[in-house]
Amino acid sequence: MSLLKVKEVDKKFGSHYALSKISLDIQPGEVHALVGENGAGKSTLIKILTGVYPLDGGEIDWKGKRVTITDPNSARRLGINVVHQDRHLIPSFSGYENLYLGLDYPKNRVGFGVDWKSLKQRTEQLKESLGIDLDLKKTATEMSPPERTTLEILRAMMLDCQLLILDEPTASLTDQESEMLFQLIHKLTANGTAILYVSHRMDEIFRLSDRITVFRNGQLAGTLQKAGTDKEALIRLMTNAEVKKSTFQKRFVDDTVPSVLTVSHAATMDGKVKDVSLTVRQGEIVGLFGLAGSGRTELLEAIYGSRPLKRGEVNIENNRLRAFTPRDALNRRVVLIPEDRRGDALIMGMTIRENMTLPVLHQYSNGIKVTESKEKTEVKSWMDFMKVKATGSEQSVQELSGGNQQKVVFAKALLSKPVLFLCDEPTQAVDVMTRDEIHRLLREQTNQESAVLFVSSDLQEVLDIADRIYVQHDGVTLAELVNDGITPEEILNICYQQGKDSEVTHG
Ligand SMILES: Nc1ncnc2c1ncn2[C@@H]1O[C@H](COP(=O)(O)OP(=O)(O)OP(=O)(O)O)[C@@H](O)[C@H]1O
Repeated sequence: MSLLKVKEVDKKFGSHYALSKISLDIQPGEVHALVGENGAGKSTLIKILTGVYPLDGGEIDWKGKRVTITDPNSARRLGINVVHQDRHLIPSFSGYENLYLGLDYPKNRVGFGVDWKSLKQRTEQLKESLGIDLDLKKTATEMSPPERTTLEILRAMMLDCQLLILDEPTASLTDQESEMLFQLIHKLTANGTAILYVSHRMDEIFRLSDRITVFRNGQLAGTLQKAGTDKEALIRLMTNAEVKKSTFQKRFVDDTVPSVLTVSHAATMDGKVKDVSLTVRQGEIVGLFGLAGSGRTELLEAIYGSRPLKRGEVNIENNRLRAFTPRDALNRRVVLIPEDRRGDALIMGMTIRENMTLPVLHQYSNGIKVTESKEKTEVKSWMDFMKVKATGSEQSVQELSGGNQQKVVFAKALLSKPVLFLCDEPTQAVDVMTRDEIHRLLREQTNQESAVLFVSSDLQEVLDIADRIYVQHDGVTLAELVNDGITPEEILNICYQQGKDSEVTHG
């Protein structure tokens, strides 16, 4: 018997069908992948299954019985839980405290107060049955990204979860960190838990799943056995179009080409960046790779002026920047595409147009008022160019799917005609087609004499698009490599030297 059957489900926002006549079934113990372009309706289905949205048509059966999932608690009571890419943990709470949040605490013998002993026992049993080795005394902040994901999964399993929905679970994990998660998924499915795995990462989908359901524009394009399909066929089904071969050209410039960015022996006040030196020249895409905790994001923030420097120098187009702020960075046409776009790059209550033109509003103003027609035309052309799926430029960004929000962040950056793009995981949560498009756009930017410094936890992505790569570990530059035939293993070996040799080596 199927664990879950979704039958002809509809969901409407206004007159727009986010889901139309969607049907799928999930079996106990299977990994069922859900894929589709940005805006295809994946998150909407997750929200229906977890009781966030009511459905507008269709039915849901759970273990053969019709159910109505009215709110998140009723989903949890059935045994349906979700782990989202933006983690829902309280940073200063210990693993135990986070684990027990929202649980029905067992009462102690006196009848009031919590029976901590039995709670701990239950935790230990669960950890043992899933082979999880995690120190729950550490706070969420002290845990590494995969440890935090593990903690969330453990929390879901405390509630006797039978369908675990993982929404882009590896989005900010490196390949090695993702391995830990994959092992855990195997243990869960071996114990009979079903996984609905939502991801844009094709390699993972093919590695983990038994079956794959494809959504296209809110409709079911098909459910396939993994064994009978391949990546190209899947993308064809997602887009209804032929797959275009990526034609990405590397560019190797010499040191006579003017530098756009030079960082010398930079260290931040908070010690996250300890000693970083690097150069990015006109026309280059430079990759920055390091394992979690290597200070990649922090370095980009220091260059952008949002994280104070204690030592060292940052030069943009040969101008030394002292005590600068993000406003100074913007004036020098340096843009940052931050990792946390919801928190840092977009104002959720504003429209797409307002978000995109906010930093450059003066361009559309004659000093007295904003020329709306010029503003709207330009916004529309960027939205078309980036293929933002929305009802129009006046739609609020909070109503867009995650990947479409990322496209708005990109368009916003491009509008300010940057000389230096600082990109922190810019393709996180975007579909494979948009990912190629973003790579192409970055290359195009460098043709206009700008430069790109690119951080991604996906090492293959760094190798695909960077002309040169810096490897960073624990806030220190370990190596500078020309990306001409280097292998992932070589880069990982450098990372695992763990700073034993902090000399900069030239490859
Ligand atoms: N609250 C809302 N109000 C209006 N429209 C919405 C709302 N939530 C989602 N939508 C629309 O429903 C459609 C499906 O969005 P959904 O977030 O489910 O896509 P997705 O497949 O998860 O995309 P992504 O891969 O980018 O996360 C999109 O067109 C989106 O704009």
